[in-house]
Amino acid sequence: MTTATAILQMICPDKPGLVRELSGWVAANGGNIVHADHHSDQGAGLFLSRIEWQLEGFGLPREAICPTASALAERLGGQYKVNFSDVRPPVAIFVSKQDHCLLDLLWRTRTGELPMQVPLVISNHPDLGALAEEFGARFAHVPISAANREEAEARHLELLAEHGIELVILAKYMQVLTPAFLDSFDPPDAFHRVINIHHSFLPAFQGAQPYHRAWERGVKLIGATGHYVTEQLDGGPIIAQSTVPVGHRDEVPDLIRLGRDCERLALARAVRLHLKRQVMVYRGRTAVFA
Ligand SMILES: Nc1nc2c(c(=O)[nH]1)N[C@@H](CN(C=O)c1ccc(C(=O)N[C@@H](CCC(=O)O)C(=O)O)cc1)CN2
Repeated sequence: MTTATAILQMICPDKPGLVRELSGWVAANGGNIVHADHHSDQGAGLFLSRIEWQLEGFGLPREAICPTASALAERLGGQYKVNFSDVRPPVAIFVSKQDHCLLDLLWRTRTGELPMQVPLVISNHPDLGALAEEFGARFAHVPISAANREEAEARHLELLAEHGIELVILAKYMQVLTPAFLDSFDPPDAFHRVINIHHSFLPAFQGAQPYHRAWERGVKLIGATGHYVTEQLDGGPIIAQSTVPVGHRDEVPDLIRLGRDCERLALARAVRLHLKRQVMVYRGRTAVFA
């Protein structure tokens, strides 16, 4: 039976002795480190660190860990996040009409494979309400168009605040989130809070109808990309990708069918890596400490 752990993610200017400094901070408080991953980006002069230690026997109570880590981050001039392995954060799933990613995420949550809770599903169509409620989630139908985008996103933010949502997953949500929404829910820093599944092996086939264009191009591999969401459409830091071979006998419907499998896998993998605190963003890209 694994015991609960704490996870410290730190990103700061690189300098000698940071590994000793960070692991020393855990050891000084009696912590038994179970995982330690680091990466130095020479070009950016940045140091990224993920340290995980057992809470059992640790000298600081949970509520003291964040303030103490904050002081350490300040001293290093860095950004940090502290999370606990036994906490399942509340997550909202946004969806339009396609159900394959929503159903997959709700099922993986029910089986415990994804350590999260899904109290809220938001959609710009009513179609998937019954499915969401079957899994115990509140379903909010918020129609959206160019005419009411600001009002609709204000309603989104109200619902997210009401449920204390810590992560938004766009599981085939076919509306572009505005900079205002992202600035409000996911202000730009090293720790992102919105994940999207894109229906192609980025950077190939950005935009609409990727499978038709892939068929026309005659590609031999198609795929899907789980990425953090930024203002730049399809341009956010990539977390996970999945591909599948295709052949000349595969028509567009076959590519769409095979693509759905890739979308489910890439999104579930991206969400799991995020929830395990194994992803850090720097320079528009990710370090994945899997
Ligand atoms: N700020 C961002 N918002 C969203 C992103 C993103 O990368 N940044 N990804 C999309 C998902 N997506 C591709 O993966 C995507 C969805 C929708 C569109 C689009 O052009 N939508 C049209 C409306 C289409 C419709 O009504 O069916 C639009 O918004 O005007 C492009 C890409 C999710 N949001």
